Amino acid sequence: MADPSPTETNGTPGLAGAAAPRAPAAVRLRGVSKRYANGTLAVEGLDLDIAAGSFVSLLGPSGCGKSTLLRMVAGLAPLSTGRIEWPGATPRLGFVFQEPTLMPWQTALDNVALPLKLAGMAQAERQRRAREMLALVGLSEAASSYPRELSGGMRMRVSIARALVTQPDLLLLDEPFAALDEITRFRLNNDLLRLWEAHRFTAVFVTHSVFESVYLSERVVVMAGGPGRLHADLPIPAPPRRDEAFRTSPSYAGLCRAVSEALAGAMAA
Ligand SMILES: Nc1ncnc2c1ncn2[C@@H]1O[C@H](COP(=O)(O)OP(=O)(O)OP(=O)(O)O)[C@@H](O)[C@H]1O
Repeated sequence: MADPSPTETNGTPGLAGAAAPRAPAAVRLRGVSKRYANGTLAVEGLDLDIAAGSFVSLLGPSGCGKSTLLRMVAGLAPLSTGRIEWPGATPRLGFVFQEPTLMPWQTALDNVALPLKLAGMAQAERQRRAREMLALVGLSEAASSYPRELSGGMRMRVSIARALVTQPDLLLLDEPFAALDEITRFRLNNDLLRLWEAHRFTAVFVTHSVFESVYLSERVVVMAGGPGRLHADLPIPAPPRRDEAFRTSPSYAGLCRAVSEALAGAMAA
């Protein structure tokens, strides 16, 4: 059985760095805390390095601050204390929400092209790029369909294409597949992995699912709540190509067991 050699941090500042990745960090969080206006302390004193080009999952019980953390990295929520550093050039960010949040009155093509339109790109070029992205997510045929004409999985594909059309260096995904059936979810997991292999953006993926986190990631960061903090940092040694053979392998089962145990620890913490 593969041994992921988890680094239990138990929320102790400093120990989180023990599993720090060797590649240069795309983003570095230092002493990050978030207290909402109503007094809720959602995240406290969090240190985390995310290696450039890596695929990292944030896993933890409901309410432990995963979305808050992701929104702070995206600049959508201000920090209360601490800092977020970008050691390289400031990256282009892409964000995929749990809901596809498409414009209902626009076609799939126009939804994907929207960020380019907002950036002031000429129509012919933005449509060309949007078509290319739709092809990458397997939706060429649906370019002129409206969101209401698409299935939940197709809508999520459009949403991913829209996030990738600006060629982000850092893709933040907040439980993007939580509302989908398992077959669609597995398919989109594979689509996302193929896109990541092709483009090597840094991916930070928030999920509740141990199985999904192990399937997708090179590293699973387990958070505990009350207030949100790091609990464990687990490398996921897996074959370079993750596919159905990996999903049904004993090593996958072993890794899932180790991550489940860390999650149970986080819930008890
Ligand atoms: N805008 C807000 N105002 C006040 N409190 C908030 C706000 N957003 C989140 N919280 C609180 O902050 C804590 C962390 O919430 P957050 O959504 O980040 O957790 P989460 O781990 O992503 O949860 P889930 O997995 O259920 O989506 C929770 O206690 C939540 O109630």
